[in-house]
Order: sequence, then structure tokens, then C-alpha cells
Amino acid sequence: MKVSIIGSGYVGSVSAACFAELGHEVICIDIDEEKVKLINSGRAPIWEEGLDGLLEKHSQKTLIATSDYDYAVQNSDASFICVGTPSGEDGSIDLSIVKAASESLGRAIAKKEHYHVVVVKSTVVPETTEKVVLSTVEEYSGKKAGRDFGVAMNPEFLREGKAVYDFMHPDKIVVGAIDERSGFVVSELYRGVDCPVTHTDPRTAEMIKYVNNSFLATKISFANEIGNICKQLGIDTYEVMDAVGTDFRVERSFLNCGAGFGGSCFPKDVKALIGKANGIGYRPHLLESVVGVNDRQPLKMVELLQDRLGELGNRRIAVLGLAFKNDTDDIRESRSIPVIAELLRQGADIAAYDPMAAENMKKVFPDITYCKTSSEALEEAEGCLIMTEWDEFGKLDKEFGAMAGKTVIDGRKMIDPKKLSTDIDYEGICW
Ligand SMILES: NC(=O)c1ccc[n+]([C@@H]2O[C@H](COP(=O)([O-])OP(=O)(O)OC[C@H]3O[C@@H](n4cnc5c(N)ncnc54)[C@H](O)[C@@H]3O)[C@@H](O)[C@H]2O)c1
Ligand SMILES: O=c1ccn([C@@H]2O[C@H](COP(=O)(O)OP(=O)(O)O[C@H]3O[C@H](CO)[C@@H](O)[C@H](O)[C@H]3O)[C@@H](O)[C@H]2O)c(=O)[nH]1
Repeated sequence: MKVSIIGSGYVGSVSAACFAELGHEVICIDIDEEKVKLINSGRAPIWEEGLDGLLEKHSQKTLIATSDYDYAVQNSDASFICVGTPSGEDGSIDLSIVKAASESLGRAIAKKEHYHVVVVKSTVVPETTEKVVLSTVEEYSGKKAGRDFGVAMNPEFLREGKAVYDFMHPDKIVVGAIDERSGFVVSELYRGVDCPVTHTDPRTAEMIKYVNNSFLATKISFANEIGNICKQLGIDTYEVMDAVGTDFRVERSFLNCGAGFGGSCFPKDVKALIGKANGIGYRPHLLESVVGVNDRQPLKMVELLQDRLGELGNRRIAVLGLAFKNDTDDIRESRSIPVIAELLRQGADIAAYDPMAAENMKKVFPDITYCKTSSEALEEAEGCLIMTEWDEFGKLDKEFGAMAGKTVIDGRKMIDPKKLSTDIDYEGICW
């Protein structure tokens, strides 16, 4: 089939490359000319394991990029909207980018003779597909949904760092369509991907995505709350979760306590669902607490450091890990951001290191010191905060010997001090 993908960020570029790998002809549309150029030269606009290889393989053959909506719509059967859905000022969803993409799509569909399917892959709150996307495309195309064009919602569940693998091997595919014809086109695109498919209406599909993310975020905040209690009682919360997680009704994953959840999805999506609930007159106390625990958790890292070191002004502090999790250069909502902001507020001298995300963090904190290795960051540092679960931090040992102090606060349970040959003053955030 022929498919166009609107937005070439994490979801769009991965979806485009994977649809090409599944044998479809793909056109990427982005308003960012740099991304268009990169994709057309066979290079990925973001770092994702395996993405460069797929783009190199398919670019200029069955995959091209453009900023021309008319060309893309004329030459495809369906368009997937994969643009950003950031938080507005009050945390509720900002749909302006989705609206703009829907307008451009509507104008292009106006000029098309044949049936076209509009698919929303961006994470959008329930009712958006019908009340914003469908109605905008109708308005700008002068055509009728269900007759002249189809509409479906197909949420994406990929994880950054594992995005290509997740797209090709998903747990589930959800297709929320306004009618059978639209749903059929979307399902056909996934032919060859082996997993259960849920066929439903658009608003249920939209809600499935939010419930999936909110539940995982809730597990993490629950684990952090339990971890905070366990720490005070001198109980190993990881041992607790290992045992509790053997209950198949609980399941062990996403119960690792630590510095909290970051990323472009969990914080934004939980807040968007809160905003949507408030909008319909329901106050979601549990979801508010999930955000509250997550906002407080990273600051505990600084408090623990202060307990050991006292005043932090002019003290050199190594911050290991800037990405919101391992295996990505993405720093969106990284828990190291509030930590660095608080350290700066207290006048600390920060030596930061991340294997991939330093360039992105420089845009947020241009004036801290960025180091090329963990060793360089630890050199002469009085304290160290481990913020991201990069494998290499679990292998640190002798490097701690170069510190001026010995305090290491671990936010991701990367270090087992009993296994180190170097003597450190170690404390875990919840253990
Ligand atoms: N990042 C993830 O891991 C992930 C996973 C599942 C779902 N999602 C959801 O998918 C959506 C996209 O997320 P992302 O992380 O890929 O975003 P992103 O910011 O990385 O990419 C969005 C892209 O859209 C482009 N764009 C903006 N306006 C446009 C327009 N009018 N026409 C064409 N292109 C336009 C931007 O230039 C950018 O390249 C969000 O709703 C997000 O919540 C993200
Ligand atoms: O037990 C855990 C598990 C994760 N995290 C943190 O949670 C965040 C998110 O991790 P992860 O879910 O692996 O990353 P994302 O790439 O943000 O993926 C989530 O968000 C995507 C966007 O919606 C969804 O598609 C995915 O299914 C969903 O896992 C990171 O900061 C992790 O450090 C914890 O603190 N404890």
C-alpha cells in the first residue's frame, strides 16, 4: 500500500521506516526541512537503534520525504498524523499542532479525487479524532467523512530506545475507526505484524493509550511511594517488589523505585488525562498523586546529598545521566532537569556526563560543565548523583577513587557498594 506519515519525529520516522520494511511505499511529510533532507539522504533525524539502517535501506527507493502535503496525499492511500501533542500551560493537552496538520491535510484532500484515510497516531485525548481532526478535515476539504474519506485512531505504544523493535513486535495493535472501510485500510498496513488487534471506535482507542501510560506511571509512583516508606523502615524495597511481582496479577515490571519517570510521554499524558477529566467535571485524585509523587522524587536526590554534604554552594557535584532513561538522547522531562535546576539554585558547581544526551541538555543548561566521560565528571567531585539507568554506570568502580569526597547518591539502583573495590559513602534514593 501507499502511506504518508505526517511528522518525522520519534514516532513518525520510526513508523515510516517500519512501514517501508513491511513492504509499503512511504512518503514522510515534515515542516522541518532539515529532517526532510536527512531522511532523503538515508539518515535518521533522531537516534534510535536500527533506524539509520532501515532508512539507509529504503530511502529514495520506497521511502521519500517532502514538505509538500499535496504531493504526499495524491500519492498515498492513507496519512498518519504523528505530530507532537505537548502540554499546555495548565498541563492539559495542546492540540494546536494536530489542528494545523489536519488543516493542511484537509486542503490536500480537497484536491484529491479518490478516497483517502486519515489516521491519528499522535496521542490525543478522547474525542479529539472526531471533534478536532475529522471536523477540521471536513471543513478544509469540503468533503464528508465516511463517504469521501475515512478516519481512524491508531495509538502507538513504542518505547524510545527500543522503538524499531517495538513497532515490529508490538503487544497489541489498536484500530479505532469510524467505519469498517477505514479500519480495514489501517489493519492491512500492519499485515505481517503478529499480535492481537483490537478493533474499536476512535474515542476508545484514544482512551486505551492514556490508560496504558497512566497505569504504568501509576505503578512507578506507587513503587516510589513504597520505596520511600521502605527506606525509612530499613527494608529493601527491591526485595519487596521482587516478591510482590511474582503475583501474576501485579507483575514485576515498572515497579523499580528511583528518581521518578521522565520522557516525552508519561508526565505529559498523565497531565493531559487529568486535564480532560477536569474538563468534564471529574477530579482525578489518584492521577494527581501520581504526578505529585513524581515531582517530589528527584528533589529527594538533592536532599540526600545535602544531608551528607551540608551547604552545596561552590561544591563540585557530578551528575551522571542526563537522558530521561538509558539508550536514548532524549532529555524531555528528564528527572535530571529539576535536579540540576535545584543544584544551580543552591550554587553548586555541576560536572555533568551522559553518553548520548549532553548536546540536548546544553540547550537547557548551557552554563554547566559537560564532561566526556564519567571519570572526568567524578574527578575532584565532592558528591555524585546517578540519574539515569545507563548500563555503564553499573560498571563504575575505580573511577570513584578520583572523587574529592566519597558521597554517591544512586537514583537508579545502578551500584552495589558491596561489590566495589573502592570505598564510597553510598546511599540509594529509596534503599
Ligand atoms: N516519543 C515516543 O516515544 C512516543 C511513543 C508513542 C506515542 N507518542 C506520541 O506521538 C506523538 C509524536 O511524538 P514524537 O515524540 O514523535 O514527537 P516529535 O516532536 O519528536 O516529532 C513531531 C514532528 O512533527 C513535525 N511537525 C510539526 N508540525 C507539523 C506539521 N504541521 N506538519 C508536518 N509535520 C509537523 C515536527 O517538525 C517533528 O519532526 C505525540 O502525540 C506523542 O505523545 C510518542
Ligand atoms: O520501573 C520503572 C520503569 C521506568 N521508569 C522510568 O519511567 C520513564 C519511562 O520509561 P519507558 O516507559 O521505558 O520509556 P518511554 O520511551 O517514555 O515509553 C513510554 O511512553 C511511550 C510514549 O507514550 C509509550 O509508547 C511506551 O509504551 C511507554 O513505556 C523513564 O524515565 C524510566 O526511568 C522508572 O522510574 N521505573
